[in-house]
Amino acid sequence: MELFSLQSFLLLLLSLSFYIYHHFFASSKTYKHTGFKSYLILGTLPEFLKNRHRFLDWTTEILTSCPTSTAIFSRPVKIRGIITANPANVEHMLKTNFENYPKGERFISLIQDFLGGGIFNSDGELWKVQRKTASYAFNTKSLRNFVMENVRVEIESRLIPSLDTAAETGRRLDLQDVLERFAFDNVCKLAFNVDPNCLGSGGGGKSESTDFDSNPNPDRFMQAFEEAATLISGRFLYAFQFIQKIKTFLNVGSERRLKESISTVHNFADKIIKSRISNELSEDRHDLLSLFIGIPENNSPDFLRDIVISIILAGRDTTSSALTWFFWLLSSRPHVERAILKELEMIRVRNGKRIGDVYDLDELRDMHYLHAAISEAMRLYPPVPVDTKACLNDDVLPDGTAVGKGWFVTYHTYAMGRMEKIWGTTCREYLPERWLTEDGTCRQESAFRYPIFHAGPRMCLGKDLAYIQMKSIAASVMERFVIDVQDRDTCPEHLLSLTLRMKGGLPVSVRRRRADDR
Ligand code: HEM
Repeated sequence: MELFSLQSFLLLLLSLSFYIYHHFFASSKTYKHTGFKSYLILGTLPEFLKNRHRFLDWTTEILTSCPTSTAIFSRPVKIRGIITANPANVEHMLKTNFENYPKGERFISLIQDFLGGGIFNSDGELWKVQRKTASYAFNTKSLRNFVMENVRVEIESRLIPSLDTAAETGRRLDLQDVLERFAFDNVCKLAFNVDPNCLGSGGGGKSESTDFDSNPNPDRFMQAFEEAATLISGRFLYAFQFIQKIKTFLNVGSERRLKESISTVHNFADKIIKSRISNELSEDRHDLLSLFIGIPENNSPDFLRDIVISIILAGRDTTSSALTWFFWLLSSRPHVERAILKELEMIRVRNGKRIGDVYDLDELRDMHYLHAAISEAMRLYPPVPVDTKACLNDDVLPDGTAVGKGWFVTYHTYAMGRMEKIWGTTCREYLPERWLTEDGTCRQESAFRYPIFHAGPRMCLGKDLAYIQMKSIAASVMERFVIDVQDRDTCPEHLLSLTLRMKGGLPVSVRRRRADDR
């Protein structure tokens, strides 16, 4: 409580000094440099405080008005950086001069207590060794088949039955929550072959071999994970980092809750890892933990825990975020919905399938329009809307912007999706057709113009698996159900955690699709 008062007091003091300075000394000295309004001493802080609740749209407006789509951002006490939506700069930082733009100490230290040195939160050798093993694992056919099978089981045994029940009872659903539960179950299976059954009815999920029964509430792990991810991302929005440090030191407020949720997550993961290390040898497994345990230099329990948690974080809210925005966009665009249904029908007729039969990998690959519709949804609502690196040594970006040693450099995927320079005058419209070539196949876009999955050596490892999951879910849901979004014409508010979520979820009602709906 006292800390909140301290923070409020400091903010008040700051606002007051800002007001006095601005009113009496600075009105003629307030200057605009490459986008953000900046003030002597306070830098961009006053503007940041005024706009941080609409951070993405505010920064998009600024970047749109900058000649090279790059802006300088400064806050007091040494924080200074660049935000860019310029593809040439993105290529430079993610590929050409990759070594100069690591995650950096500030980023790593802020989330270290949750992720340790896992792949998502490491640089240099520590990252390389994990990347090498994980790249190999993500590219094996057995992992792909394992994911296909898990997705099929989860769709048939949980997703469809829960939508069926909602259709029958007329109960409203939060579609975002349903999709998040699906993704969480799925990524836990992939990461360590544990099934938390967050989507299943009545709870009580069981894994085939781990001691999950000792956890009395199957939702607890997911809730703790959720809370840890949200609170830890809040650390990036402190106006003054020392306030967070004091709260951590005193173990109060959000920092106390964070510590508790991290401890729940870690205990859970540790238990599984320990039991797996002792039982592993005799079993034929395809999950990522098994692959890592098999490599002698990688198998200390803490190291394994960090990897598993990083992968759960990376794969957890990303596909659900993409699909939630996709279903919202579709709700007011019946022509796109019809085009997807037509494509599914063509595939079924060609392959002698019926509605409800599972689509295999080749059939998923043939869904070009659906692929385009999902990619287009992520262009406007990227699951990871901004991504930040640190600059190791002074540098000059391709657009001529000078970057200093120690500055942060953020590429702004959300703004890039709204740039006329990249996508033309229709940049703000939802048009899956922009992805299609003349023969109807979905084209690839340069990862530097469309860095949804990152680019260069650190590119997302789960991209193919993500499309398998998203297309399987979209196809099976759409051909069986009509999703009625409660408020389809109002753009939902963003909730910015590590991923782009909808504030308050996506309330929908569901009904079974009839022949005349197709
Ligand atoms: C629509 C879905 C997804 C999107 C948009 C996405 C996006 C991204 C982005 C932007 C990064 C770079 C983050 C950074 O380093 O700052 C990343 C990294 C990563 N992603 Fe994904 N991701 C998705 C799904 C998945 C899935 C399902 C998995 C697997 C479980 C996964 C695994 C990873 C891993 C392991 C990394 C770390 C790569 C590295 O640092 O070398 N992702 N992803």
